[in-house]
This record gives sequence, C-alpha cells and structure tokens, in this order.
Amino acid sequence: MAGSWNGLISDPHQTGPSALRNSHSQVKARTLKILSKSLLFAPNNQTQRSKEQKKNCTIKSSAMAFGGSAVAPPSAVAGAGGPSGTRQVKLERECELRIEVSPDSPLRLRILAGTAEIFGTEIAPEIWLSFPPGLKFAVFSWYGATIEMDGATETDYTADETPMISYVNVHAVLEGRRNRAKASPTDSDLSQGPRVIVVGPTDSGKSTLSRMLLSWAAKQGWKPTFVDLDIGQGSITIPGCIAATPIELPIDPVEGIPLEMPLVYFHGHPNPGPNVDLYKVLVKELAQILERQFAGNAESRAAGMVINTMGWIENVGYELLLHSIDALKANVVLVLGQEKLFSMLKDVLKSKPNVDVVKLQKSGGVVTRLGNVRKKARHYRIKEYFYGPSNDFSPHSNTANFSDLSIYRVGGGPQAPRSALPIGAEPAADPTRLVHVTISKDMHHAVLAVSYAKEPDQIISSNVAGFICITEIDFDRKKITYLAPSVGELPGRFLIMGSLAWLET
Ligand SMILES: Nc1ncnc2c1ncn2[C@@H]1O[C@H](COP(=O)(O)OP(=O)(O)OP(=O)(O)O)[C@@H](O)[C@H]1O
Repeated sequence: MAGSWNGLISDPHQTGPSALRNSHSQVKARTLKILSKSLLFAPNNQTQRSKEQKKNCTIKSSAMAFGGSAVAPPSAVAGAGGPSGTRQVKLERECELRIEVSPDSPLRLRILAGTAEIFGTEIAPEIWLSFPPGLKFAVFSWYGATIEMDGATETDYTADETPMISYVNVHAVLEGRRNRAKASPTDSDLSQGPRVIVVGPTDSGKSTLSRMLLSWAAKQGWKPTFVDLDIGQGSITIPGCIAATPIELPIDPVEGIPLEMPLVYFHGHPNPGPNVDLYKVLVKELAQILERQFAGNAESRAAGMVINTMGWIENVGYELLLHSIDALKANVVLVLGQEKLFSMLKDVLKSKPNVDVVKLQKSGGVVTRLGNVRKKARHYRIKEYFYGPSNDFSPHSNTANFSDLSIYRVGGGPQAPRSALPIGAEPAADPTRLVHVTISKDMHHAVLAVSYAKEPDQIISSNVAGFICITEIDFDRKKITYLAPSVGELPGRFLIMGSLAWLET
C-alpha cells in the first residue's frame, strides 16, 4: 500500500498533481473510448471551454502540499445577510471561502493573487467566472489567495477548519495505487486501479468529495471513470438515471461534468423506492459494461473509478449500498460523516480483506438541502439538460405521430393471475415487467428516455441516448409535440416513461 489513509504524506512533491504529468501526457494520445454508445442526444458545446480551462489550470505540486492544519483566521470575513457589489477577500493558506450565490442573480468571481481551487479544480488567475443564482460552493486555497467577488450572495464566509488535508491524503493513497496498477502486467489483477465508492447520509458532501478526487486525478493526467448512482441528485445527467463517464480534465466549476460520452441507464424515478429491483438490475448492467471496458483498456483500468451514491443509507437504502459495492467490485469505501454506517460497513466487509473502509469527516461547509430545495435542484437539472448550464443550448420542439413512438414503463401489473399461482400465493407486481403505455393526457410534461434498444425486450438492458419532454398532445390529429435537445429524428423509437415530469417555467 502506498501510504496510509489518514496519515499525512511525507513528501507531497512525489504525489502532487504535476509529478505525473509528463508520463501521463505521453499516454494521452490513446484517447479513452470508454463507452460504446454515447448520449448522442446531449448537446455538446462544453468541450471547448473545458479545454480552455485546462490550459489555464496550472496547479503546481506545491499547491497540494500539506502538513499542519492549524491556520490563522482569515483576514476578511463577510457575514451572512447578502453582501453585494465588488469586494475582495483575502484567504489564508488552507482556508476556504464558502459561498451561496444569491437566488436572484449570478455572482462573478476571480482570483487576483495566489492560487485557489473550487472542489479540486484550480481557478485560472484573473479571469472572471460567473456562477449561477443559488449555487453553493467553496473556493479553497492551499497557499493563500486574494479573491474578488462582484454581485450578491446569500451568504459568504471564510472557514479555517476544513477536512481538505484528509481528502488530499486519500487522493495520494489512490494515486499510489494507480501507479502500482499502471506498472503491473496488464493481465494481472494488480493492474486494476482503485474503485472508490463514496457513501454517507444525504448532505454529507459525497458528490463534492467525488468531484475533488476525480479532478485531482484528472489533473495528474489520469482518466478515472465517474459512476453516479445517485438518482435523486445525480450530476452526470438528469435525475432518475444512473450513469458513468470518463473524466479527462478537472471538472469545470460552473459547467460541471462534460456530457461527452456518458453511459446512461434510466430508472425513471428520483428515488429507487418505486422500483428497487430495477435499480439493482441497472447497476448490474452498468457494472458489466464497465467491466468489459476495463478489460480492454489498461489506461482506464489503472485510473479506476469514483462512485457517488445516494444518501439513502437505512434499511433498503443500506441493502442497495451493499449491492452497489458488490456489483461494481469497489475496493475502497469512503464513509462520510456517519459513525454508525462506518462501523456497519466495516463489520460486514471485514470478510473481504482487499476492501478498505475509511471514515472521513464531513466538511462544515456542506449545505443541508430541504425537500423543496432538492425538488428545485432536480427541476434545474432537467432545464440544464435542454437549455445548458448557461442557457446557451438550443433545444428543439419536434412533432411525431402517435404511431411513430412506442412508450413503455418498467414494472407494474401482476406477474400472473391468482388462478395460475400455487394455493396461498399472492400475485406480485413484476418489477422488471415491460408495460406498453397508451398515450394519454397524463403524459403532458412527462420526461421520457429514448432507448437504444432495437427490440422491446432489450429495453431494460439498454442504455439511453437522451431525453425528451412532452409539451403537447393533439388527440384529434394523433400527434405529440416534444422538446428534444436537438433537431432531427429520435435515435430510437422506444421511449421509457417513469414518474419524471418537467414543466418549463
Ligand atoms: N465546503 C463547502 N462549502 C460550501 N458549500 C459546499 C461545500 N461542500 C459542499 N457544498 C455544497 O453543499 C451541497 C451538498 O453537498 P453534496 O452535493 O456534495 O452532498 P451529498 O452528500 O452528495 O448530497 P446528496 O446525497 O443529498 O446528493 C452542494 O450544494 C455543495 O455544492
């Protein structure tokens, strides 16, 4: 093992982000073609920006050095209550500026001096970045920085106590494992890099930690695979999905995960409750495809994966976590902010000596989101899918005949009539039964996934190309009008319906 999970790294220059840069830029030419089918439908004008970001990303290895954690208090503290206008904040080393952008207007921010990063991605000096209303984030500096803000915030304050050192220590251990995997013969088990799963209750900072680990790894030239199993607040595509995508560059702090080639499976609901078995089936499907992909690509196998999970950790939620750990063969379990979950997992996984269960502190900056905020966030993710994070995509309103589309639901309906069952047995709904749906007025505003399946019986095991939202149904002319991310025919005729709906406001 290349270091301990909670110990400090003695030589950050060996593990800092630029230490591996050259060796990895040599392998970069072999572009990762991880996923056979991409989200064709997804608008894709984020690439250029990510590349520019990369040009500007120059974290030096020293910027990731760490040691003690006692830090002098920051010299500027803006209190809650929505300061506005242009102002500067001086961040001391290993401190962070926590910001909730005003719900009504965007915030501009730039680095005037020093270096700082947002959730693992370094911010280019002097360039203004614009953050959308309501966004919650932190600007962290390893060595100190002066930040300028322009616009209103709901709150902004600096914090000198963060768990960042323990997080970067985890990164360093993962880095060691990736290097060891890369140096191992490709046909040996040792060539598999870390498969990290981040677990914890809702609002413990799972997505944020996943993002940091991915961005730090990408910064060093790895292309780790991000697997997002959080169907409520997923960050790869719209809610109701599980998805995976390679991360080739540090994640853009404003635009998020690039939608270049995600592998997406549609559950259709913002929590697994309505169809727990389907959730398991989809996680298994996704795991199998990734397994195949890793088998043929030593580079992505060595880089490994970071898996984000749901905050549902009790009862069935806990079972689903165990199922995901098993299906994706996770070998590092990072438990955020919950002692009970940590000891339960440690206990149940002690029979697997190759699995490390590591407890990490939750950041005090993580914002708790109530039900209505989560609902809003889901709505915003769907809007973002069609219109882009900066409202710069152009979705299209298209029309189709009823007969052109075949819409299915997964689950529901009795599996067999009572008469066909053994005496005393109750008919149960088959969770993976496909049910053909007749177009009705209830489908107004429904968000449907477009399946890559060629035949109905392939629908459950197929990934999806993208999504449409039904905006109008004309029963007289038997026509449906829908919003799609692009013009032209749908990439498949089979559509999957769940409970997701979106009303453009
Ligand atoms: N250090 C921080 N400072 C300010 N905001 C933060 C910080 N860390 C996380 N946040 C914000 O807190 C919110 C919750 O964090 P995050 O999404 O990582 O939690 P989560 O455990 O994944 O939640 P869930 O399980 O509900 O999806 C997000 O809006 C995130 O941007």
